[in-house]
Amino acid sequence: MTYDTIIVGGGSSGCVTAMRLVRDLGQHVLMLEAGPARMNPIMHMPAGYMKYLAKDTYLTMHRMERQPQLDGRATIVPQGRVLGGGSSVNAMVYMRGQPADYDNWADNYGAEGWRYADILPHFIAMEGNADLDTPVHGTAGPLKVTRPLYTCEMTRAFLEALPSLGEPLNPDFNSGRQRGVGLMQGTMDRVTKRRCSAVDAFLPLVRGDERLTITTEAIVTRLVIEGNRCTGVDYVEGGRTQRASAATVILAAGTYVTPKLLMLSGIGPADHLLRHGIKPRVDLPGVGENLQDHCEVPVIAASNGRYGYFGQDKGWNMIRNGLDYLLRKRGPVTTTGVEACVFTNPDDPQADASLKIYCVPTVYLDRDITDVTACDGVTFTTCLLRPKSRGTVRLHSADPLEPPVVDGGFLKHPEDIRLMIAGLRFARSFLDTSPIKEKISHEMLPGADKVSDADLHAHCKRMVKTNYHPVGTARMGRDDDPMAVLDSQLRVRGVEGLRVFDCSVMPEIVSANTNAPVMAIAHRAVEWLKTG
Ligand SMILES: Cc1cc2nc3c(=O)[nH]c(=O)nc-3n(C[C@H](O)[C@H](O)[C@H](O)COP(=O)(O)OP(=O)(O)OC[C@H]3O[C@@H](n4cnc5c(N)ncnc54)[C@H](O)[C@@H]3O)c2cc1C
Repeated sequence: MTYDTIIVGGGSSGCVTAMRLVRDLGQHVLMLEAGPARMNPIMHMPAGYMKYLAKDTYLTMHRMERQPQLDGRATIVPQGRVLGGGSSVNAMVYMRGQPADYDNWADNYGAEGWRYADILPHFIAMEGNADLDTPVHGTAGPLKVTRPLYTCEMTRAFLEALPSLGEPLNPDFNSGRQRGVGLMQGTMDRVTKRRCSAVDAFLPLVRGDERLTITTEAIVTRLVIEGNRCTGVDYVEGGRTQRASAATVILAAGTYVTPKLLMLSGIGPADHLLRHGIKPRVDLPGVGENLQDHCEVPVIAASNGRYGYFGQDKGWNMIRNGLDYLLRKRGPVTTTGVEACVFTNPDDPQADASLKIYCVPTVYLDRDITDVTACDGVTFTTCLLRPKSRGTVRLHSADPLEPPVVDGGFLKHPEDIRLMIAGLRFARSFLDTSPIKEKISHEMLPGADKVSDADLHAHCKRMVKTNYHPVGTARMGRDDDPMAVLDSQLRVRGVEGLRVFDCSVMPEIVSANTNAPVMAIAHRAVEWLKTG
């Protein structure tokens, strides 16, 4: 069968795109997703994803190159691999970013149609906010958003402490002004107390519609290109290679896989393709370049009592909390465990934020850090909002089933190191501020004796990790920009009938967690398919 559109990847951007194409444009759509359709019921519980962050059940762990600037360390690189993609496995933070993020795309990359004023209506149209009913919020949309359904004592201490350090309370980080401290909104259903992934939000709107075919556990291996037109894809399902055809193919496989599929299909830097024996069809040097991510580094302290979530998922605590959730829909299982943050700028108290510091009320580290003993405590993790470092995604080989090679590039740029160290110093000052101070037993990391720039830089190299927001590897840009892979309407240059709608389209990373922005991008980009 020939479809109007094939969507490669059923993640955050894929699900919203599928819904819009079928419901609003009346198209016949095939969405191919590598992961399974169903998740363990625990993943629908707000706290459930934490259990699965340490496993590979619903994650693809990509391959990171050893990073010379991190003394050879290779940090971990996860991506959601299940229907809903990142939106099914993530921490559910609902954040849009700063208006300047989007205006920058238009002003500095010629991305017409991507100003904040252009994308704001799409955030609003998707949003079903249970708490905030202001002109910049939607209350009737399918994507359920709510403030945290539970807060622990450490979170409340954080909210009380930060104003005395000059950070005002901000009741709505999505109002257009991020500065200050506050609770983060989340993509959760306030009534059912369940995760609201892109699957939960958008697919019910087209449930039972015969025009939408979703095939899961189907791995797309390459694009079919005839002349200068993309006419379909090859994919492997149940060990068999199959071909599907369509007038348009939309790549929504995420920042690591979308450039891989382009390169496997002969679209990318010609010299790199030739090295892997792939005949270049379109020499697009920007494919796989410009990788950006919000990297983060923690300050960790042990507490003198139980104010957070350490041990709440074990033994009797787990049984009590589980029953509280199942029987009364309340308690710690209704939280993601990350309830509050501060957006700050250590260089200018009046300027837009350059850092986000999360309050994680437990000892929180990536799975590659194994020499720190978890205990009751708190992690203040400092995250660069607009890193200057760049990385790449490259082919490991011409075998489509091999993962790509990711060079994350974290902290390559000296300015990123300077800003991260300034953020660590600010985060450390929280430990001396009431009422956090009274709850702290001692600083664990970097350690109270680690005070010089050199000490803190060494700590960064050992601890820096992803905040899980990779973007930029097939970015849009103006016609005369040789590194632009896409035009402003997200069409791949030099190939007819091929578009990209996922996080890889962003020219620069937004100052926000990327789930809501990428869904708004896809929601907005469908508009251009109306006109062809
Ligand atoms: C652990 C984690 C926590 C996060 N926390 C947050 C958060 O709290 N808030 C927030 O806003 N953002 C968060 N993010 C980031 C956010 O979820 C992602 O930016 C977003 O989901 C990316 O959407 P996407 O459509 O670009 O790609 P994805 O959602 O990754 O979708 C791509 C899909 O394509 C599929 N796929 C890949 N290769 C193929 C192939 N060859 N063939 C077919 N299908 C394929 C994948 O399985 C996946 O389902 C988190 C991400 C992770 C991984």
